[in-house]
Amino acid sequence: MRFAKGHGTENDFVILPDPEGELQLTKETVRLLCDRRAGIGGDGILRVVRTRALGETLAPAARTAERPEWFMDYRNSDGSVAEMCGNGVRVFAHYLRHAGLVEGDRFEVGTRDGAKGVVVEADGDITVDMGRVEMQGTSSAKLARQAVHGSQISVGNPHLACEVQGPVADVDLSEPPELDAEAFPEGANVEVYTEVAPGVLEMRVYERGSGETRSCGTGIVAAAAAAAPEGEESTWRVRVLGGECTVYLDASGARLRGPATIVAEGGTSLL
Ligand SMILES: N[C@@H](CCC[C@H](N)C(=O)O)C(=O)O
Repeated sequence: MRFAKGHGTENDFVILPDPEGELQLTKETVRLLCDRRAGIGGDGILRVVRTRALGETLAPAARTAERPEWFMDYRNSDGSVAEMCGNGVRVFAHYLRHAGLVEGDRFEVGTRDGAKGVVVEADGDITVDMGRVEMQGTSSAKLARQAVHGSQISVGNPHLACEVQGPVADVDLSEPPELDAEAFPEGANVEVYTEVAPGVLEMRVYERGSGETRSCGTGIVAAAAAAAPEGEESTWRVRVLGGECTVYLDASGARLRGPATIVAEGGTSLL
């Protein structure tokens, strides 16, 4: 089975080209592929499948009238399914062009959270129209050594974005956050951020289904939305362990701009 490996600000993915939807991807297989010692290694999997090959197995939200040709079937490294992955869409879009599966620098990618428009910028960065960001009030969580409070936000997938005092490097993210199960029945990704200059955030993230990662695109959008004054257009640079992305917020939602890289291609006997 052929695969590629890519990352967006070091949020890394195993990419599996499966145009006709023939692959039976079990939780165990996903875990093995993402294992950094016994497998290829990654924070998640991006299965590249033709939308028409998925038929009615798609979540209703992904069954848009105008279906994009390609669907990003995203899985976390623990084998769970997530609605959206912001860095994943950029890497997926880059892969489609790299593999000659799309032409042009504007197209759409299907996700469980619906179709996402992408633009390939002149410098190779990719901008994703992330759509609506839903502010859902506030909630709290317990990290290994501290209680945090923040904004409950949906970017297609669930987030708790918490502003912290002091450097984010000091926050202990070694254990899964304890969340309010009523607020987050499906779990959540937890971001800690601090504004280090006007319009500039530093952020770390503990991802649902993957643990601490070096970047999370939907988390970057959630942190920017939490930091932004409500109802105003704003632009945010968000620094994460693996690099930096830019978020543009306006009344229609959020756009996320950042890099995407393919680092390897090969064959695996794990499938
Ligand atoms: N890394 C992703 C988010 C992946 C899904 C997330 N772990 C979840 O379960 O919701 C991103 O770049 O957005």
